[in-house]
Amino acid sequence: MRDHTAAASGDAVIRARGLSKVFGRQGRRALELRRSGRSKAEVEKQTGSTIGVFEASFEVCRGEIFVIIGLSGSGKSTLLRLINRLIEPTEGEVYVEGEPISRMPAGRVREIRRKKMGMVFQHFGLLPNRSVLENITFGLEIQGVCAQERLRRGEEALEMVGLEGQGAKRIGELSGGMKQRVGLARALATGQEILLMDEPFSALDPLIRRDMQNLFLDIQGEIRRTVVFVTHDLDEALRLGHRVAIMRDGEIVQVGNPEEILTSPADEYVERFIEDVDYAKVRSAEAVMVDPKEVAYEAEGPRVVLRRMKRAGMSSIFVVDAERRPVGLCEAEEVARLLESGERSLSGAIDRSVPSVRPDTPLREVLPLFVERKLPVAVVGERGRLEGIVVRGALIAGLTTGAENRDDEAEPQRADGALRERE
Ligand SMILES: Nc1ncnc2c1ncn2[C@@H]1O[C@H](COP(=O)(O)OP(=O)(O)OP(=O)(O)O)[C@@H](O)[C@H]1O
Repeated sequence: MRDHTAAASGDAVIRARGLSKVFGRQGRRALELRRSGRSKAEVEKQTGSTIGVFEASFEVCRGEIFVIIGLSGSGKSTLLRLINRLIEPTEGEVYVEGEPISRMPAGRVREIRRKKMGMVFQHFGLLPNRSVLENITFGLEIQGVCAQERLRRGEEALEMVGLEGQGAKRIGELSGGMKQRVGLARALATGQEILLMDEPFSALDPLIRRDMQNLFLDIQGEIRRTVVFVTHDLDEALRLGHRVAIMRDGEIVQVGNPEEILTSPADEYVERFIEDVDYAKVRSAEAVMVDPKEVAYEAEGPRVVLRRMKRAGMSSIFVVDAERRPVGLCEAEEVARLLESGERSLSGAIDRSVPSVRPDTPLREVLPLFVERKLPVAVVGERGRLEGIVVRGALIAGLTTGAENRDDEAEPQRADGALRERE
């Protein structure tokens, strides 16, 4: 059995162990045959039963966006529905915050769905005759939250999705993109810790879809829900996912963060899957690099550097020499430690192993530099001077839909100013 729990770190909110689902009468036999090496298609032929999910083991950590991706019929939706037991497993367990949901009485499962685990579908299931606000607070009504509190939380959620003041509108008056915002607001207002999202943005046209992804990342950056997100779109998976699980014929074949999947695909299937990531769209480091907000000079002392970092809200800073050639990187914590110990020089806090690339270095070669470390990479130009930095979020965006991304930046109104990339 493949176990994909090893890569997860932190507090596991959802834990799946050996989770299988067979549709049809011969569940156990189908699983036995599959275990003995028959393919999903062979098992189906022999038993008339379909393996939806086969022996999935994984963990989802608190605050993580865990994306499930795979071709049509690979088992994504089934896996998602096994998590909140909309589908009963044939075998295996799902634990939600340590509780085995697969063994709970139905009443407790319903309570968990209401209070802890929301689900967001492609068609958000809005009620057309109710107002925007009524739709948003519908979940709270079911939870038995009082009217005043519903209003407060509803207004708060409206503001989060950029629809403040529009609560009284009817759903029928809204455009497709706005409806999706309302759907998102509803999921947020209920305050459930876990969100299960099944292709929520798939029906949107590409530009609105991108806006929604940005908005979602922005909101998630603030509220840090635990999200399991199903998509069949690789760009979306790489952009949104802290980790991505790739499914084939009901099995999870790889779980990893986007750079791991792009640089070390587990097998030929994953390799084929990621072939479409268009490395040619944005070719080089130059295209995705940004100006470092601030730099520190090697000769400066910890006090001055720390103050600068705090002012700019930076957790690490590039250190350069008098000619502006990169020397390394300092973490705020390290600088603070030096300051406390009375050190006058920054030297002891500088990590000198930070890689640098040229502006024309292909992104394909920049990507592996992020696999071991998540720190930004220096881009050096003429005479070795620091010209810019590449941060991980911009790199992934550049690899996927980079060209489009840059257009967006030229027209911020189209993205509603919600263009921050996840780092
Ligand atoms: N209710 C059902 N009865 C019988 N077979 C089913 C049922 N639901 C799903 N399956 C089968 O289980 C497998 C996994 O289906 P699932 O819908 O989970 O895949 P998916 O990856 O979500 O596909 P899509 O992207 O098309 O939604 C498929 O072979 C599908 O035909």
